[in-house]
This record gives sequence, structure tokens and C-alpha cells, in this order.
Amino acid sequence: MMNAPHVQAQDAIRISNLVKRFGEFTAVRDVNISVPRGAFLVLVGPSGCGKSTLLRMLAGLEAPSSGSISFEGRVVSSGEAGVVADAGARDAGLVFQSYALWPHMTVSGNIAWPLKVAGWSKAKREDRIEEVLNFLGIFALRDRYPAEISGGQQQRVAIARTIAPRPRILLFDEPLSNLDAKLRIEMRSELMRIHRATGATSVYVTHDQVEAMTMASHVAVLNNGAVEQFGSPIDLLRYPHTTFVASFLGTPPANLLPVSRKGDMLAFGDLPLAPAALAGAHGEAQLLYRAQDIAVGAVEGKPKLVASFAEAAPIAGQTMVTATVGDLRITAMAEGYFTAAPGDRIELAFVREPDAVFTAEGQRID
Ligand SMILES: Nc1ncnc2c1ncn2[C@@H]1O[C@H](COP(=O)(O)OP(=O)(O)OP(=O)(O)O)[C@@H](O)[C@H]1O
Repeated sequence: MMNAPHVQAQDAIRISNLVKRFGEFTAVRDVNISVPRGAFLVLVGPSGCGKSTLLRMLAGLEAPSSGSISFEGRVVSSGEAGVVADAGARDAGLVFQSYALWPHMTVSGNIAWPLKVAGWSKAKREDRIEEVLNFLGIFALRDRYPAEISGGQQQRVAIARTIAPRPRILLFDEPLSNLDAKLRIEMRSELMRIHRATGATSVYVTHDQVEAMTMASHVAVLNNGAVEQFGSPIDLLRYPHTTFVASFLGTPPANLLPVSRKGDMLAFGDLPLAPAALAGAHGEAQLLYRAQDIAVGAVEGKPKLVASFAEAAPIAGQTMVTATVGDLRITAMAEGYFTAAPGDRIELAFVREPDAVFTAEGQRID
């Protein structure tokens, strides 16, 4: 095979130094993210963190204040040039939370429309419509109007309409948030199937961390307009850089205990928990314990804490127990089934070393 050193594997999406300001307010601050072709990038974060603004810039609905976005090596938006390629020309399809189907068109008509706009011939359109209707399992609904089908079916039609022109990039803005819990889980796997089958690169906005962790190949956790951490779901779970990421991701939620140096130990209140050396030169720190690192009931030789029982949830033969110490909620795991009355005093034992140590401000200490 010939060597072609000048041919580089290109990032399907490259976001460089992207900033979006609305007047004085900065909604997206200096975002840098690149993903390869076929990636499923999830943008996750709490309400108002800038996810939708970022996605709208990717879709070409909003121009950046500075920085740039490239798709497959081509600049599609930048601070200098604005939106260079509009939604069609950037080869991207957008699926919204509200399905935004045209009410006066049938299911087939809705799917046909973007193909007509793109100049597909009637014969090619008909073949493609049949194909996507079958692919999404909605062929039988083809002559119905949006008002005559359920919410879940409408979302399928919206997805069919988006993928029909075969965009290289699929953009999803909380597409499942209007569906009930069972349908959400079903549609989650359906979207993954669509993503794989189309070979497109997908960007998916959600505030639901479970959705992020189950769907993503790459996750960007956004906080206050900035990327707090970017990586694979496993990287982020195993090695959170900040307490924000550690507390946002993972089920059950991780515990963060504020500690201060007492002699050669880090203590939570009066309870010595871990060697002071773990916090380096810091006098104050936060220790991360996973729920499975804290047992319910005393354990010989392990530090223990008395807490006030709040609630219990059975999960896969164990019980996830939540208890409080002052304002702090602590989640622990009990073997088998466990229950108590709210306010009962229970003992929690720290059976393992902390999984990570952070500064009082929330940055990881290595
Ligand atoms: N057109 C606008 N003018 C002024 N401020 C805006 C505009 N659009 C968004 N913002 C602000 O930018 C911030 C980020 O908004 P954005 O919708 O991107 O957040 P989000 O993370 O998607 O939140 P949610 O999950 O609640 O939809 C918010 O504080 C919002 O009020």
C-alpha cells in the first residue's frame, strides 16, 4: 500500500475556542471539542449550562461570537465569518424535543418535504420514504396526520424526516424528554441503532446523566458555559477531574465528604478517615467515596459514622441506603434487603480508601 502521509484522519466535528455571548452574558465560553467520524458525542450538564446554545451553533441556527466549528474539515461557522453554511449546506439534521411536524401534511408528506427542498426526484423520494418508514417501523402510519398518532410515533416521524436526506451529522436536542419513562428507554436503543446504521456522527444534548452514560462514545460535561471535562463515559466515571463531574455523573451518586487535617489523618468532624498525605499540602479537602465503599452497620477495624436514616431502595439484591449527617446526604450499600424508619440512627462504615481526593474548591488532587 502506498504511504500517504499528507492524508490525515479528519475529525468529523471540530469545535475550536468557541464563545457565544448574549450582550454582557457569556453562554458558551471557550469550548474546544473534537470527535472522529461515527462518534456519539453527548453534551450533558445542568439547566442553563449552555448545551442548547452550543447545539444551536452546531446546527447553524446561531452564529458564534468567536472561535469556529468545522465539519469534516470544512469551516461551517466562525466568529469572523458567521454562519458560513446554513442547515442544509452543512449536511446536518436536527431533532428537537418538540417534534415540530407540519400538522397539515401526512407522515409521508412530512418526510418528503426536506427531500423535495433538496431537489430529490419523485422516484428517488418515494424509495427513500418507504425505506425510512420501514426502518423506523412506522410504514403503517404513512397516510395519517400528526394529530392522529401518539407522541412516541410523532417522534419517530420527526427522526425519519431528519435522517431521510442522509445527513452526515445528526444533532439531537433532548429528543426524549417528552416521552414517558418506558418509551424513553426504548427510544434510547432505537436512536443508538439509527446512529450506527446511518454511520453519521451524532451530537446529543441532555441533562439526564444516565442517558449520557449509556449512549455516549464521548461525553462533554458542561458547567456554566465551559467544558468541565471531556472524555469517554468510563474515563469520566473513573477519573473525574472535579467534584462537579464526580457529583453529576454516576448512579448511585458519589459521596463527597469535606475533611480537614488532624495530625497525620484527614478527618470528617472528629472521625479520622484517610492518611493526610493523600491531600498533599492541603489542610482541607474533599474525599470521594462510592456508595459501594460505604457499608451499613459497623465493620471491625473500619472508621464508622452515626447517621440518620432517610430512605432505602432495593437494587439487584442489595439495598441503596441514604442517610444524613447534618446537611450532608450519604449513600451507602447494604447487603440484601434493609429498611429502617426515617430518622433512625444507623451506622455507616468506610470499608475502603477514598476513590479520589479533591481540594476544598473541587479540583482533583493526584
Ligand atoms: N437568545 C438569548 N439571549 C440571552 N440569553 C440567552 C439566549 N439564549 C440562551 N441564553 C442564556 O444562555 C444560558 C444557556 O442557555 P441554554 O439554553 O444553552 O442552556 P441549556 O444548558 O440548554 O439549559 P436547559 O437544559 O435548561 O435547556 C442561559 O442562562 C440562557 O438564559
